[in-house]
Amino acid sequence: MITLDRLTKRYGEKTAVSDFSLQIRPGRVTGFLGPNGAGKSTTMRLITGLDTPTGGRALIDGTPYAQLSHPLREVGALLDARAGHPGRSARGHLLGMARSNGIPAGRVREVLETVGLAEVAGRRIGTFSLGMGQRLGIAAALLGDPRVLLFDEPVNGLDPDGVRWVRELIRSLASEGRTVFVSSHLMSEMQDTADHLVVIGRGRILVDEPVETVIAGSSRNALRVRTPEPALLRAELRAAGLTVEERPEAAPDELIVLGAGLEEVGALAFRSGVPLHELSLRRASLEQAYMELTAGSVEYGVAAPAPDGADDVVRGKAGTR
Ligand SMILES: Nc1ncnc2c1ncn2[C@@H]1O[C@H](COP(=O)(O)OP(=O)(O)OP(=O)(O)O)[C@@H](O)[C@H]1O
Repeated sequence: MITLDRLTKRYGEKTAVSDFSLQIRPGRVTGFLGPNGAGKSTTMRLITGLDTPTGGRALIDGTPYAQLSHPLREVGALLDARAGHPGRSARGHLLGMARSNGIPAGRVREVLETVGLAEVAGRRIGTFSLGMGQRLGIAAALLGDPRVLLFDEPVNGLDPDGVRWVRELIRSLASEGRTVFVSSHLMSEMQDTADHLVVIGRGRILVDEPVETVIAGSSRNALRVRTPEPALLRAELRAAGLTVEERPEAAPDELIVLGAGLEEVGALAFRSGVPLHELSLRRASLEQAYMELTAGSVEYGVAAPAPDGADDVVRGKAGTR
């Protein structure tokens, strides 16, 4: 478990992390999301003792990183894939780390095999591609068989096979009961990988909830209804106070209803004597939910349309939050 207790980091006037209190629990993948400059890397550096907090503390299973006697056996972290000396071999790099933490040398071969680098173990790190460097960083994180793992943008530079491999690895580490904390800007990847999400913006925690709850809170969750009597049903839905979205691309027999449950619309159609040809849920994507959550927190951005029509609805109006 990772515990953040009023964790704060200021760089001069800039507050990168403001009073973070949360627990990142074992046995699940916790995704860490936020716009550029939100404070994700700073938080991970504070957890792994690479930076000192201005206030508060970060604890690994109750102990600050700096007080761990063999840190690599307690916490594995992929923070910067280019961390190794370019003149060293992959094997040499990992052997050095193993020695300094009392990890048997045989473990180096094991992790190189796990990440698919066994055949290039003798090659200099400086010749590695971005994806190979990423795999080496993951090998380093796994080296001490730690209970707590942090991955900052782990799929950066990986091909689709590599992305899938990382997703499966991360999920299996969590299913073994480890604490797994992962940052990424790839929303679809997070939706497939994470169980729980922490979303931050401008150094503040915006959300600390299960992925399902975050998606359920999006105003983009909608119902698709098809009926031979669209005008009659539209009038009945509006009379009941529900929002029926006007979409130019909608089929003539199709209605999109926001902020209502399947049962509610089904019952209303039944009472009104309107036949239905379809009544289905159109779930929002994590990307849509995320865009709504962080709309006011983007620091380094340009005005851009939100994905898939997320800008054609009054934000939050029909949401459940
Ligand atoms: N060493 C530093 N000195 C001064 N300011 C810093 C330092 N490190 C980070 N910051 C500032 O703190 C804020 C948070 O940065 P951080 O790198 O943690 O964000 P991030 O969420 O990881 O961003 P990204 O998604 O772009 O990686 C930014 O405004 C950044 O400029």
